[in-house]
Amino acid sequence: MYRTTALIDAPASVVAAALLELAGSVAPGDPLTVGRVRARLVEASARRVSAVALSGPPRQLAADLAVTPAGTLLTATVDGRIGRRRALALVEGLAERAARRARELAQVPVVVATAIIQDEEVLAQQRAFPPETAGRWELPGGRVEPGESEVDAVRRECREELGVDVEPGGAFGPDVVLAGGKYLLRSYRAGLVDGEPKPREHQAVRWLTDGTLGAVDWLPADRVLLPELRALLRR
Ligand SMILES: Nc1nc2c([nH]c(=O)n2[C@H]2C[C@H](O)[C@@H](COP(=O)(O)OP(=O)(O)OP(=O)(O)O)O2)c(=O)[nH]1
Repeated sequence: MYRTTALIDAPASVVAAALLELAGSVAPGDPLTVGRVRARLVEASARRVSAVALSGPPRQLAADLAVTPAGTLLTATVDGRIGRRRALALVEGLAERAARRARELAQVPVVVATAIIQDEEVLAQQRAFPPETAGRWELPGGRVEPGESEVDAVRRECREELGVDVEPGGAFGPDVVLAGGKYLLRSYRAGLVDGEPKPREHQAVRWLTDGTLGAVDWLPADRVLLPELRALLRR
């Protein structure tokens, strides 16, 4: 196994977003290419982003993320049959590019997404506009306004979009780069405190279980979050 480390002054969820963008903004299970090698993304969380080669000898490329007081410690590893020089170039290139992009992304405005969870179900809503995304599903949320905290944006958007009061919990999953780096999607857990969710700006809302989570046509960024959402529902 070959490894390298980098200490990055950005949150782990942002470093994960940078790694996912380098992988081609794909979701777990999707194909990608590393150099000229066809691979598949295995894990996309705020703790680990990893891929396995689909052809040739078994190889795995992973970036583990640890939160330290000085920033996020990224440990990039490549495992399996690969020459030393190529392996080191791969892990060092990955760490360096991820560090550079994460520092840029740490400055980008945030769109919050809210996983309202109740009775092992999560609430999804179907977009009504614009035409390019109408009909596709997302989590409630929206842009954080200047001077507003992210959890306040979660509360405000849930009130505006669904007419409900929620109590935000912690952030979960990787952040996801939107619109080529104009925004960063950051996801929060939340509990329903008051009200019955009704779509005010959307076509429909629907409670999804572990079993039906994959049954709706999610926006591409939200597909990245599905394994982490599934893990929340199983807790
Ligand atoms: N709210 C939300 N937006 C998402 C998700 N996934 C995803 O790609 N997006 C994109 C769609 C939009 O391009 C952008 C934010 O959209 P929005 O329409 O909810 O934001 P907003 O309320 O601040 O927008 P606006 O009404 O002020 O125009 O983020 C998601 O799960 N929730």
